Amino acid sequence: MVSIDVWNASVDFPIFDAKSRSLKKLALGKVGGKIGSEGRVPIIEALHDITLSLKDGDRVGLVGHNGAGKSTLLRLLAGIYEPTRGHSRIVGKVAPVFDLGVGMDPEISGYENIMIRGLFLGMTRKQMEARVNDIAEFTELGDYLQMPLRTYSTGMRVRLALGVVTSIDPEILLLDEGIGAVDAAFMAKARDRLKDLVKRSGLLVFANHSDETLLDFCDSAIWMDEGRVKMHGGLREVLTEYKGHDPFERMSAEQLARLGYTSPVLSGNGGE
Ligand SMILES: Nc1ncnc2c1ncn2[C@@H]1O[C@H](COP(=O)(O)OP(=O)(O)OP(=O)(O)O)[C@@H](O)[C@H]1O
Repeated sequence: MVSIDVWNASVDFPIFDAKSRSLKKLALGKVGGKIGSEGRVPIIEALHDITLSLKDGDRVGLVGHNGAGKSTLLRLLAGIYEPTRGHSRIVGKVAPVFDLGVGMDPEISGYENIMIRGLFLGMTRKQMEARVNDIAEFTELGDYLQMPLRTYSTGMRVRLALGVVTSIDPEILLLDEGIGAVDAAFMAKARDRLKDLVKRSGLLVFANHSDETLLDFCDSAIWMDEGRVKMHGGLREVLTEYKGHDPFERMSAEQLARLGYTSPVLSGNGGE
C-alpha cells in the first residue's frame, strides 16, 4: 500500500549570495515564503511545520498563490528535498512529473527519448518496449520520431513527453501544472489518457491553477499559503474558501456534465 506521511516538516533555503538592500524590499512583498535574516545568511522558509498523511486512492489538488510552496511541497513529497526540520516517510515508487523536458536528450531520436524518459520515471526497458508503438501513435509525430529531438518544436516535444508520461504505471504520481501547457486540441486528446493514468495511479498530488482541471482529476485539496497548509479537505470546500466562490457556480451545465456532476449533487450541497 502506498502512502506519504510528513510530520512537522519545514524546508529552508539558505541564500548565500543575497544582496541585503534588495532583501529589504522583498520583505515587504506579498508573494513567496518568509525570508528570515537573523543570522549572517538570509533563509527562505519555503515550507513551515507541515503535517500531512496521504494514502492509496487519494487524489489531491494543490492550490495556492505564487510562491506559496506548492512546488517545494511536491519535491518534499517526492523525496527530492529532505525536510530541514521534522520528518517524512514515503512508501511507494514516485513518478515526479514536474518538468516535461527533464530526462530528454536533444541529441538522440524521439524513439530513444521515449525509452530514456520512461526509465527515468521508473519503468523497465521491457515495459517501455511493449508501449513504444502506442506512444508513437499517440504523439502523431510519424517519421520525426527517428529524428534527433533538437529538430522538434516546443509543442512536438511536449507531445512526446506527454505520450511517455501518460503511458507509465505510477504508484505515486506527483504532477506540477506545467503539464497543461499544450495546445487545446492535443490537450483534449491527452486529457483522456491523463484520466486513465490517474485511475492507474495509487496516489495523486496535482498542483494546478485551473478549477476545471482540478475538478476533473482530484476529489480533495490542500491550500498552501506562505509555506503552510492553510486548509486540507474536500476539493469543492477548499476551492470555495480559496477562491471566495463555489467553483461550480460559474460552470455551464455542459461542463458539469462532462465532469460527471449531475444536478442532484449541485442542488443537494450548496449549489443554490
Ligand atoms: N531552490 C530555491 N532556492 C531558494 N528559494 C526557493 C527555491 N525554490 C523555491 N524557493 C522559495 O520558496 C518559496 C516557495 O516556492 P515554490 O516554488 O514552492 O512556490 P509555488 O507555490 O510552487 O509557486 P508558483 O505557483 O509561483 O510556482 C518561494 O518563496 C520561493 O522563492
